[in-house]
Amino acid sequence: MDYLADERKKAEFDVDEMKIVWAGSRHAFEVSDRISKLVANDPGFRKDTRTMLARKELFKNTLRKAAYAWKRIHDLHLSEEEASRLRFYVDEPAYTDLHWGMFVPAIKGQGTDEQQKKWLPLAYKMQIIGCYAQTELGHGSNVQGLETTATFDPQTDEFVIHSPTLTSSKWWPGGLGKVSTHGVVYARLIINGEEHGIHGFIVQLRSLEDHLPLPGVTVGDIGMKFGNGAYNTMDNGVLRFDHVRIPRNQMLMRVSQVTRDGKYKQSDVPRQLVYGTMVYVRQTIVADASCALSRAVTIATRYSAVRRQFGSQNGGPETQVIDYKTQQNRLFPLLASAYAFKFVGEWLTWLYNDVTQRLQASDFSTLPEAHACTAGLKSLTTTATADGIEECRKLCGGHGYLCSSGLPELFAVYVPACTYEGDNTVLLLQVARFLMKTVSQLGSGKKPLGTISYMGKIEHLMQSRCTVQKAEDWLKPSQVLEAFEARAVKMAVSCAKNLSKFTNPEEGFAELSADLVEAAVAHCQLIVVSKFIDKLQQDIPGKGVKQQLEALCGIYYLYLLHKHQGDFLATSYLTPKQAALANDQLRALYTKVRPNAVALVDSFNYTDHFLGSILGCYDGNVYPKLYDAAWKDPLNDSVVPEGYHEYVRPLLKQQLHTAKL
Ligand SMILES: CCCCCCCCCCCCCCCCCCCCCCCCC/C=C/C(=O)SCCNC(=O)CCNC(=O)[C@H](O)C(C)(C)COP(=O)(O)OP(=O)(O)OC[C@H]1O[C@@H](n2cnc3c(N)ncnc32)[C@H](O)[C@@H]1OP(=O)(O)O
Ligand SMILES: Cc1cc2nc3c(=O)[nH]c(=O)nc-3n(C[C@H](O)[C@H](O)[C@H](O)COP(=O)(O)OP(=O)(O)OC[C@H]3O[C@@H](n4cnc5c(N)ncnc54)[C@H](O)[C@@H]3O)c2cc1C
Repeated sequence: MDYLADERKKAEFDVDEMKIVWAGSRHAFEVSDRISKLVANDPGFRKDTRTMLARKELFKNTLRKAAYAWKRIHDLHLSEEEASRLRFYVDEPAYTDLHWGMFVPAIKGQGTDEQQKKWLPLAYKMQIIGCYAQTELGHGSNVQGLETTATFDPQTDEFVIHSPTLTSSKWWPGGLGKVSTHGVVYARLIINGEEHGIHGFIVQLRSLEDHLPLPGVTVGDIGMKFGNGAYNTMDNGVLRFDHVRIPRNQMLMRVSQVTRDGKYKQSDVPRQLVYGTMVYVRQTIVADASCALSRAVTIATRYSAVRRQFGSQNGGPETQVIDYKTQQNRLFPLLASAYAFKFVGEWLTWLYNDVTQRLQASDFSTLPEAHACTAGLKSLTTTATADGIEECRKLCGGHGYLCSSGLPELFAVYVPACTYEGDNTVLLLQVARFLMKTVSQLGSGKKPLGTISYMGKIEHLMQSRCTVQKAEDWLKPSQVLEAFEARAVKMAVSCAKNLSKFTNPEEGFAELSADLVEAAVAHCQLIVVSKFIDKLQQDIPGKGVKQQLEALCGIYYLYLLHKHQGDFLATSYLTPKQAALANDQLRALYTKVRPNAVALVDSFNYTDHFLGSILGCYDGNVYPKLYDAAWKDPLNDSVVPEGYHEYVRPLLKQQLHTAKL
């Protein structure tokens, strides 16, 4: 029985067409749909007991699943696209993520043609397994502060990789702890006593015969992490080198080279390309944020339609909690954000591919913008997604706290995204630097392009005032864009003015960093809003689909406007009356979206297996499932728990004795 059938009947749009918009294309939808069912129907990919397993058992199970996944990929002759969807629906972090997601891209991006020819075929067949070993115990954010050394020995034509201090121990790399045979290791290059900065080196860590660490290598897992199951399926590792020797040709030499006679040569490509793998992964993290958020929102929306509290009239049913305006005000902006992040993710993938093609043609002009966009959007989307998952847990009341809701594990597995691939605050400070540089160059005649082109309208934006007179005026895209542009430009200019009061710019930057982070957030929010609006300019087929997306877009920007009212009012672009009208329009859009809410989350097309949540199950039959699941908990295997006779019974006896006294 479908307990959400009435909700589904209320939908005012074509759900099948929305599924295609969400997937990106009809082809992408068909692949995703087929692979998600393949995974859901395969007992080899079960995950329902994951949060109850002890670490060793959990980890071994992940090794089994990864090997099984690899076998299925081969047996079924899956394409790269299909394999990547399979990884997504298997839904378990594993060493393979770092192998495919960072080790291979690092060699592709930073290796010479010759190096790629040697290493990539081995990596593609998984005859070697790699990790990305950059972060150390003492330094993560400050990459230039890494301490591991790679000293060139001209006698033997080798590099000597060494960990000179405890804090230089590599710490965190995923896959390193127990599985990787190789790593791209980042170290300070030293030639003839002279330092040449951080470079990547391919280093073999374990024997390909018996998996033992090679001489001079000390390696292990760093221990349990936050949450049950969650990221504990990953072997994040610690690694030390004691004068480990590797041939000279294992330094990744696309960006710079060391010759046989020990000369250091820089190519004409910018040195920042050494950071290229991080830019690539930040872009994939943005594309993934909408998936994690949409998953949590699916659970909270379906459950909010099932759950009833208060409001019964004449013995009739109580009110569905989704009908409370407070619930809508917490839930619908998250639903809208999931769609917003999907579209900005698609755009960022386009930007990344564009910059990659330009780099191949030696055009480095868009690299700073690509860095700022990937860094800023990674920060914005992961912060909002992690906060959003936790909000969805609260939206589900007490039941959201049960592991069987799927939300605790989803949160635990997602939240490190705010830290890895660059701490979110550190990344926003990179965006702020880019903004300050842009503002300082405005007078030079250099035209700002791409996502900062709005800075070219600075004179107009500094003086313009909002023209909204009635709530519906807030539905005009041009009006909204101008509001977000004016806010972003004014916040950036205000920071720049304050910075100019400092004689030492670095001191000023440090002192004003909290304001700079806010200006960076305003800029990134403008990007997300503008990409959502751009998406709506496209031809979007399907009955009512575009109208729903327009409503969600409105909710996204009006919610931001309401939440950051202070910014908009402080920059005098808006009057308090206009801000209040924005809020009226926001409430009207909630009413519009309400009958479509369940269908809008159905459009994500998630299987019950993938959701892993009783509260979010498709048929909404929540209570019997929760009740049955409780009895399956190992604690209920026996009526009297283990430990009762040892620890509880004596207490009870003691109480009897005390009572007698
Ligand atoms: C069980 C199931 C298994 C299923 C199995 C299936 C198997 C088969 C599947 C087959 C195929 C499937 C494919 C699947 C793929 C999976 C995908 C998974 C994705 C990956 C998962 C992600 C997991 C994440 C793990 C985490 C990894 C990490 O965290 S790695 C470490 C990251 N570290 C950081 O991010 C550090 C942050 N710090 C920095 O980036 C920098 O130090 C800094 C930017 C903060 C400062 O740098 P620096 O001091 O050097 O710079 P300055 O501030 O001085 O700036 C100098 C100038 O350089 C500019 N700049 C800085 N950075 C960059 C840059 N990156 N690019 C360009 N420019 C840059 C800066 O702006 C300055 O410019 P100006 O001089 O001002 O102009
Ligand atoms: C689950 C997980 C997986 C990971 N996988 C890998 C991996 O595969 N390979 C790898 O190499 N690394 C990996 N990492 C490491 C990760 O990249 C780093 O933890 C991350 O870059 C943050 O660096 P940090 O730990 O040094 O934080 P820190 O920089 O020490 O941050 C601590 C605090 O200081 C603040 N801070 C730091 N610098 C500044 C500044 N300049 N201005 C203002 N505030 C500042 C931060 O905002 C933060 O609040 C992983 C980490 C995690 C959690």
